[in-house]
Amino acid sequence: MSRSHALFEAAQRHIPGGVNSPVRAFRGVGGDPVFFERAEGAYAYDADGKRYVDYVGSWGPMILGHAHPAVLATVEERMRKGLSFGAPTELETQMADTVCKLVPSMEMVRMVSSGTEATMSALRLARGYTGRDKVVKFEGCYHGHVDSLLVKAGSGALTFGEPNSPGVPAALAELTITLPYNDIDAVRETFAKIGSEIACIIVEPVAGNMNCIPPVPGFLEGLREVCTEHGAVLIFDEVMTGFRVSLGGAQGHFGITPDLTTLGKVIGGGMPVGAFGGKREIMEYVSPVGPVYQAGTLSGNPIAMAAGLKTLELISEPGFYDRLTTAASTLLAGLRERAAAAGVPFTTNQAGAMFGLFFSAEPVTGFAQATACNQEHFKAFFNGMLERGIYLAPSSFEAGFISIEHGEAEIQATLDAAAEVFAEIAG
Ligand SMILES: Cc1ncc(COP(=O)(O)O)c(C=O)c1O
Ligand SMILES: N[C@H](C=O)CCC(=O)O
Repeated sequence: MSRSHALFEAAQRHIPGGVNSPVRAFRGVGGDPVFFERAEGAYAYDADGKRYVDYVGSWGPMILGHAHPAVLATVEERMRKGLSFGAPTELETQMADTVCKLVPSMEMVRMVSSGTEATMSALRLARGYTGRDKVVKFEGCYHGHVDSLLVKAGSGALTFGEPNSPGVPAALAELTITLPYNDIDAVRETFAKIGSEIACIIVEPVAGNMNCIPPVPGFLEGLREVCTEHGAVLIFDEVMTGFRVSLGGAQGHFGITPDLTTLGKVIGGGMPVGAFGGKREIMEYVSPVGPVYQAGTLSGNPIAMAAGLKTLELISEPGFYDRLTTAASTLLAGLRERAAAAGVPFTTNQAGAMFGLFFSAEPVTGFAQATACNQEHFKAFFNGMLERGIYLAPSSFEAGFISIEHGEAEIQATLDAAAEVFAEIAG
């Protein structure tokens, strides 16, 4: 019996499903989850000592690769000064200034401890600011496990066939209007009917929780126009895309200015961090300046701020995103070539340093196409790659992530493994 297997057996005694977040379970691909022991650079090492090229990167944060020496040194130095004060620190101001500089639509920002907290707070703020209750989201988008947003949700909710979670009061779910991603006509029709009741649109500007689906031209622009026209707040949930699609996030890449933005993952450099921010006029509704209550014992935690600030400093170096994006393009081109050589219908999507792998002959631009992909092929691919030391997200409804440490050797190893696995799939 492997040590990972034994650890999983033990974990299931007192942890539901043996995991602290459902996506970590391998229910979408079969088998036991791999238990990790340590990680460094592009590699993660399991409890049995096996090495994997890691394309999950803690679901996005590890853009510098694992255990970056400069980030670790900063954390070590900072933690000697105390772990948490529950009082302001200079680091929080440095973080706020840095975020507002890198993401200019954010004139003010409040730090929280997770992406879920960020979207939950942004939603409350949008409702408080507009005095309206209804919210628009898109099918297959995931914004954390916020009650109002666990409606037709992506990520684990989609993987496990539970996109509408029990426990969310019907009265709340009824206030959430879910529309098809990349369908601006559906948005315009809805606003034409009930625009004056809608507080906000929340959107993943590149969807990353039904696999990776970039916006079609005109979609984000249309959302901006509709919100402006109807006095609704446009929220870009950039928890995943922030500092990943580009240094300025998806909004910088596509040149669209939302009213509010939520951040997480990369901004914490691997520590539990989230943030929400945006227009000063809206952010001044947040307590203690305004009436919308929002708080957190560990918000702006000094260790997390130090890790995040060092990460933001390092990713701001010239050429960082060119290198990262080129590595992702090389990987995807190589995978498409090898799938074609084996005769396996396969396509990819890319947005900066996030990507999607689809067992489909057609391009994937929406939820319907993403869910129509060949699931059996995905499972076989995932397990074949895992066996060969390549760790992909254990679900066909999650994006993949590359780090600056994924160099030629790691990409070549991935392509060599993929050639073998595509050949096996082709039979
Ligand atoms: C787009 C998006 N929003 C929000 C969240 C929630 O973040 P967290 O898991 O840190 O609560 C996630 C990831 O889980 C996400 O991908
Ligand atoms: N898809 C999720 C976030 O992006 C995966 C992270 C999690 O829920 O554990």
